[in-house]
Amino acid sequence: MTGPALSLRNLSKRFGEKLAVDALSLDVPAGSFFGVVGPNGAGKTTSLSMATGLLRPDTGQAFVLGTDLWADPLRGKQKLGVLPDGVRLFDRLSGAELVRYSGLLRGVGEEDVRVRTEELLDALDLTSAGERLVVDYSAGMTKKIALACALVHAPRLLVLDEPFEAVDPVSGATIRSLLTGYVAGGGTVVLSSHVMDLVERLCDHVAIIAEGRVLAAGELGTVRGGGTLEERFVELVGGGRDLSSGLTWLRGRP
Ligand SMILES: Nc1ncnc2c1ncn2[C@@H]1O[C@H](COP(=O)(O)OP(=O)(O)OP(=O)(O)O)[C@@H](O)[C@H]1O
Repeated sequence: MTGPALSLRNLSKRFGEKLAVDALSLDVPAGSFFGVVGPNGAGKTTSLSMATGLLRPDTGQAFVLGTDLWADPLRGKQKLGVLPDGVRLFDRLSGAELVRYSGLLRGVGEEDVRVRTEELLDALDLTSAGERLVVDYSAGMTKKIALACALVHAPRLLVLDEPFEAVDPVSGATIRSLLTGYVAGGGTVVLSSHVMDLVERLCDHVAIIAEGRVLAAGELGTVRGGGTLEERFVELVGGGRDLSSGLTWLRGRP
């Protein structure tokens, strides 16, 4: 595989008056750890949803390891592991059942699914919760079981929408090490996050997105320039607002 692992071409999506994604193009090199950052409402989730077959674009194409995803969704999705935003799972299954069915649905054989499910639950510290229904999981546990479902068929491309949100620090470290090992083995990870520090530590490539467009993308060092990612982000997207003279009612009576 020499081309990009994920290639987005002129993706657009409109919700009523709101142009959420505006002719967005992006190439994610194979074998990279790629971070997508941007302010709230920038269009990250909408773009990643269109890139993974969850939301049909108004225009444009998404190529997953060379397959035009919307032209051949079955083939494209087989190569992909996805952790969607606000995960909706079949939560009346137990955690172990959910991972097992995800594997079987993606064509993994019975015995491999059994072993992988056991190993994933163990790695993500969910073994003792494996027989409990997912509906009873905490937010962080739900995120972890969804990640296990995204991994069980050993895809070569992982697209993860805010994988560290709601996850405790120990589990966060486990997920980081799992993903780093996955990339070291030749896999490609695309993740969105609001935590600049985390993106800087983990990712070797980054895209800064705002108002549905890519403002900067490429190798982390190049996008950052001489400063930190946060400085570059603020420079491109605009700084926070000065509220020193507003919201006076919040500060109590003189
Ligand atoms: N289903 C929808 N219906 C209407 N508007 C939507 C829908 N989904 C997203 N939007 C709008 O599209 C824009 C982009 O939203 P999106 O969720 O992609 O942003 P985001 O970058 O992921 O934001 P955040 O960082 O807050 O998660 C926002 O203005 C949002 O209100």
